[in-house]
Amino acid sequence: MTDIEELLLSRIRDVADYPEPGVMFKDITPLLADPAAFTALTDALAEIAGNTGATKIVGLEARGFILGAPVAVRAGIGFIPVRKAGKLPGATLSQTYDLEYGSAEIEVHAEDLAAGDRVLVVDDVLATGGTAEASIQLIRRAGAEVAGLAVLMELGFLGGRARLEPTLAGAPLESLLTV
Ligand SMILES: O=P(O)(O)OC[C@H]1O[C@H](OP(=O)(O)OP(=O)(O)O)[C@H](O)[C@@H]1O
Ligand SMILES: Nc1ncnc2[nH]cnc12
Repeated sequence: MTDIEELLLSRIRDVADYPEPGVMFKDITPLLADPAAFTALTDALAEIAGNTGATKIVGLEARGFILGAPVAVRAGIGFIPVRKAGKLPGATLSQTYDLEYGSAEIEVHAEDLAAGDRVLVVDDVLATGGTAEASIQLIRRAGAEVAGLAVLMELGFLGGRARLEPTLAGAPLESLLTV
């Protein structure tokens, strides 16, 4: 394990049985409170953005906003929020999906993405892959290209990577940590 991986892992707190019994919740708030760790994470994700040739970052509400926004600034490209349904005022595209603990619907402003955009999706945790899959579908429906998916942490035992393989269609899935 590299020094950066060790630093990041040491700042993620395991919370058993949250938000429901049987779930081991990965809490990133200690990492966000540590400027050295948050900076290292931002730099690592911005490097991925550069390597993929992304022209826009999509962040997934809510924790994907916290990570994706500084990455976009660091990479010098725009940030597009994908929000839970009912929060965006303009014309939206929407997509329903299931996650580890329930189901949800996400939306993006249709005008924020268009043909010619190369989009890197940024989030904190890849679990079942349902959220990421729905966001990729939204990006493609808006006419844009998916440059890849970058996450802080992948929960390998939930099979998100295998689920996303056909959806990603060759676009890279980069996770800084796998547990
Ligand atoms: O791979 P999946 O099974 O889809 O799960 C991963 C998603 O779940 C969490 O978000 P959550 O919906 O809990 O929202 P939050 O960021 O607002 O806490 C996490 O931040 C990812 O977006
Ligand atoms: N176990 C988990 N910890 C943090 N975020 C999650 N999103 C889905 N599953 C999660």
